Amino acid sequence: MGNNSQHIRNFCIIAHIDHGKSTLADRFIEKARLVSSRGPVQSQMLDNMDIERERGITIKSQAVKIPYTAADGTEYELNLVDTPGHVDFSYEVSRAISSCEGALLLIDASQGVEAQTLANMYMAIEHNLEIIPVINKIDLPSADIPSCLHQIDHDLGLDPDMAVMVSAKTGEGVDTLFESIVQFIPPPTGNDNSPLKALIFDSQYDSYRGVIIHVRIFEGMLKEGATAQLMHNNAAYEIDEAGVFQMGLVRTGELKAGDVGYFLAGIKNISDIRVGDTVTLASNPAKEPLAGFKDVKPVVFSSIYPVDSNDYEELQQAIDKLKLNDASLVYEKDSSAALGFGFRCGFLGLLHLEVVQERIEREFGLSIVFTSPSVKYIVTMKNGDVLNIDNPLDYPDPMRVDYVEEPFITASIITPATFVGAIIPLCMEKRGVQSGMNYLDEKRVELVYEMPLAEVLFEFYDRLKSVSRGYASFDYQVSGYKRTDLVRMDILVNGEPVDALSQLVFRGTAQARGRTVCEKLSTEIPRQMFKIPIQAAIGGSIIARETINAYRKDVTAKCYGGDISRKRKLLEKQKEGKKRMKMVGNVEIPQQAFLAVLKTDSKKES
Ligand SMILES: Nc1nc2c(ncn2[C@@H]2O[C@H](COP(=O)(O)OP(=O)(O)OP(=O)(O)O)[C@@H](O)[C@H]2O)c(=O)[nH]1
Repeated sequence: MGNNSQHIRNFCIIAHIDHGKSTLADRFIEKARLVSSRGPVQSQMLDNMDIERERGITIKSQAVKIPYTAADGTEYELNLVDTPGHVDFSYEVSRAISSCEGALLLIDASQGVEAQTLANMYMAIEHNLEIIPVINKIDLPSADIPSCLHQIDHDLGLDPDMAVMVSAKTGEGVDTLFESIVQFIPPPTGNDNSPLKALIFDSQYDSYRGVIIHVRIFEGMLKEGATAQLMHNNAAYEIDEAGVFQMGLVRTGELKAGDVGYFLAGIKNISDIRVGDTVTLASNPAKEPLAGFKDVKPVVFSSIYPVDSNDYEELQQAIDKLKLNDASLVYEKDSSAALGFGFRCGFLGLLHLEVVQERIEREFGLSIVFTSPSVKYIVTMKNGDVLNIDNPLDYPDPMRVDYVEEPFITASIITPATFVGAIIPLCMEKRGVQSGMNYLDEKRVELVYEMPLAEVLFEFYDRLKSVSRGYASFDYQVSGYKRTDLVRMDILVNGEPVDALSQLVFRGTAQARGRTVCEKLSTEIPRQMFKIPIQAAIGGSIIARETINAYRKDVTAKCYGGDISRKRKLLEKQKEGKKRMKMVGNVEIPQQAFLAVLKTDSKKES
């Protein structure tokens, strides 16, 4: 195989979430006749994981090669790298972008430019990509093309004459888009005869084949039989197989400069591979590696415990397996008096946490409990020691703490001007300080805020969406650390502290938070034979309290004399419920209660 690199185009689609990337990718693949459009086409073929499909979001980047014959008869090879749209996964976007020469910047014709449209465009510009603006969903009655063209010119500073109008749904305009791709996106440069420089932009674990390494070849050639060398640690591996992505892996034996493809080298452990590393050949190594990626750092931490402590081993295996395909998931062993042994995990954001939770429950069938998510605080002690604390259980005695710093973000919110009046108080409540307000046009405003990351973890997205009737969009970047007044809030059930429910909170909001948690718990913990006080405390002082009254009647009493099978059913149901209970002191706390507490502060982001 092997094409002249003049006829290769490596590109990605970038967009705000839900603007139609996956749908457009489907049309591309169909148009290229790789898949017959009459066949049973599984929609959104690039989204592999079930959860992605169910939630309609793209998480892991995927690549695919599309053969295309241009209007003038020239044969091209288009490599499309799919990218996720959600802020949690913006590091995946940057991986995809660094393996391309061009990007299609997709804009929903009924929504216009949104926060992640801008953020993604800046990332593409940083990597010197050629950007083609694409207005999607032109079939919608609410499509407003003139306004999108104005935004492309005015907000994005791109040439509106270059914009291509498409409907990813009906396929309209997609032919024109193909032509624009081959016309405007430059072919890759690079010399097959130079020493190999291949950028690892992704890796995937397959239980039969080992680690599948996704590469973009910048210089030189990668061939089966040669010895690959990883430039970060000089580890050497013989290349067993090399090929391209074409609705699966298609072996080609070699990859040339400009190609996007994969190779296998009998690597069993994904942690041997570092995304962003450069692969070269041992026989003729490159002198310098390619500019790599920033290390992605987790920003949200939470502990996972099995509901049944006998499932600990299984949980460990499940997390190990997830980690194989998700290098951004970090974890270590953890233990709690209330919940036993578990794992402290670091995530890229709340959505990432939820995806991991769903995968553990769905793919491994395990019942688990997550503790309240936390950010990482920097605690400076009076004796000069500096601690990184993300787990409330590790928080030191406040008497010994000099000061604490918490992570801040620069948040950009794009909204129709009519909602500004509702959004500003929300941001202020979340301790945000406005640092900018830009009118993008007469109707739309970009608000820029400095805000504590911890506040965004708790119900911010939902509230933002609700006060703006779904119109405001949001993007953020972690900007640094600032001093804060932090306290550890403990939750006591029947006088016993439940360590898994402890949280690190800003002193000013502790009481409100404490009250919410107590209220929630009091509705989730079933009545028992005795009265149960539920309290929130900072140090020795109680800041909130609720009481669960004792139950008086036997729950089955009302079934007496009547339907025996109904009674049995009720008991069965209780037994089932028991399995999902955690004993804390002499109180049974259902798994649901832990989750409910989590949900009161951190509703779903999407
Ligand atoms: N009417 C209409 N709907 C479209 C079009 N393109 C996409 N959609 C719909 O818009 C929604 C979002 O499309 P996706 O392709 O999942 O969006 P995405 O950008 O890939 O979303 P993420 O993967 O979550 O970032 C889906 O319900 C699509 O059916 C279009 O051209 N016209």
